Amino acid sequence: MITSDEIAVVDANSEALGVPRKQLMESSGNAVAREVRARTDEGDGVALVCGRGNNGGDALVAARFLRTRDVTVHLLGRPETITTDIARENWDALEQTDIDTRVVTDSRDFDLGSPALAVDAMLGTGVTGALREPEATVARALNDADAPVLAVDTPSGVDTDTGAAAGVAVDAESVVTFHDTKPGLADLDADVTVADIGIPAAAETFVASGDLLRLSRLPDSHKGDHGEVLVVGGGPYTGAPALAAQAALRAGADLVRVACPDAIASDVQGYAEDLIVHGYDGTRLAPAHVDEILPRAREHDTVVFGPGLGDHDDTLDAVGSFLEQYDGTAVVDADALQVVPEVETDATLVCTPHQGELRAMGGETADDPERRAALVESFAAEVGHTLLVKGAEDVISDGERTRRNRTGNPGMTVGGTGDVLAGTVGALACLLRPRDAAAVGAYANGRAGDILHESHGAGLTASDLVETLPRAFEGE
Ligand SMILES: NC(=O)C1=CN([C@@H]2O[C@H](COP(=O)(O)OP(=O)(O)OC[C@H]3O[C@@H](n4cnc5c(N)ncnc54)[C@H](O)[C@@H]3O)[C@@H](O)[C@H]2O)[C@@H](O)CC1
Ligand SMILES: [K+]
Repeated sequence: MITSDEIAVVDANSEALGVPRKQLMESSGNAVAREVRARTDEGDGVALVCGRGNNGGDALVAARFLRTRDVTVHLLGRPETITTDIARENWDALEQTDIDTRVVTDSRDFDLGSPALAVDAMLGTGVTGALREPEATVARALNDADAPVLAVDTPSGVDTDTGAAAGVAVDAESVVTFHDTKPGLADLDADVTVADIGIPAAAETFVASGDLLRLSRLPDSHKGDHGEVLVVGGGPYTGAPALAAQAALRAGADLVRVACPDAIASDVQGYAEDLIVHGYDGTRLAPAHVDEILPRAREHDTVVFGPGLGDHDDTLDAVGSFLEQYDGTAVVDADALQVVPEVETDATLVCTPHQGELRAMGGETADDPERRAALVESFAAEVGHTLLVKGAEDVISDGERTRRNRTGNPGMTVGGTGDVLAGTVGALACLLRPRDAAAVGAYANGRAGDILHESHGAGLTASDLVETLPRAFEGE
């Protein structure tokens, strides 16, 4: 099961791995042709009704694999209005063949003829809103025709995420969809075939530049939509909360506040004037502070809990008491992590342990990457929270989906990088669901480290990482 947002990520990661979209389209088209041959006999008439996007492109490819059928291609719109280069290139290739192609600019010109099979390749995952013209009229013509309809990826007009149609939709007898079934196809009374199109498993397993699309595909947000983060940290250490806070700002949060002991408040403020620091009395977090911190936490989208808190018994009691009462989203890092498995909480947590902290939480690790991923997935399911287990290869899992991140390098074992990661994930968790915030955070953090490795070698510092984060979000 894959949603249209995930498809965009997987497509882009496939491209980044060296299997470009045009190659995927060739595989899709080949799969369409295979399903057409299975439903027709030699010499049968087949009408390929093509839209101007990649859905149409799939059928433009299929036409080249149907030499034993009597193929007619109907392009809905002038060739120069084809919206993607790979579809356009396939149209141009088709024009060099002897395949019968027709350009339909006005729906009244559309004549399906009497094919043995009609292929609906007007619209796929790119549909927005109710079908416009000429697609709407052609959809009705397909529905009225005697010929059975095979839909490419989804019946045109049907939203692959919901199965709903904003207006008229093609009523296809069968659907050939690609790579994985789609949520919206389950309830259609069509028979659905899932065709493998050669997307490498790595495109889903490994977090890569395609995952950055998760940020750019968010509904366009204006100021104040990028989230407000509260960092609850500091005590024995002062740099950690400041690093986490600055990372959250660099990762796109609009406002970041720090709640820390009075004793270090001016130090933390000293790290960066654009942090808003609230001191509570004393030198470390204690249960008495929880009633003061809870309301402040609830005013923020995400809390980053843990950087530099230390592991004094009072502090760990305070962490437990906070988590028992907090029901928002929190990134939990460092010493606070050990409390998580013991506490009943309604909070949505992203835990960011390194391997040692994972073991201290009760999890297991392994050297073999596949085994390690499986162990993290089962532990995430057991604790009921998203885990980002840091390592040479990070493992991210919410107990359902598990990803691995390969960015980063040994230069990043320098102190403070964990605080930077926690702050980064905190900012992203304002916008993305926990497992995606953790995946994109791990990717961007490691990519910042890789960018710095080129310039600084092993001499990078956590502060360099914070400064480099914006570049890491720009992708390859
Ligand atoms: N990873 C995958 O799933 C792959 C997907 N491929 C194909 O790519 C398709 C998605 O292609 P695109 O993103 O180009 O989108 P589509 O081809 O689904 O539709 C985009 C076109 O339809 C037009 N359009 C959108 N809404 C409309 C409406 N309501 N009425 C009339 N026209 C409308 C747009 O202006 C654009 O021209 C998939 O459905 C699939 O068939 C394959 O090519 C290869 C890989
Ligand atoms: K379609």
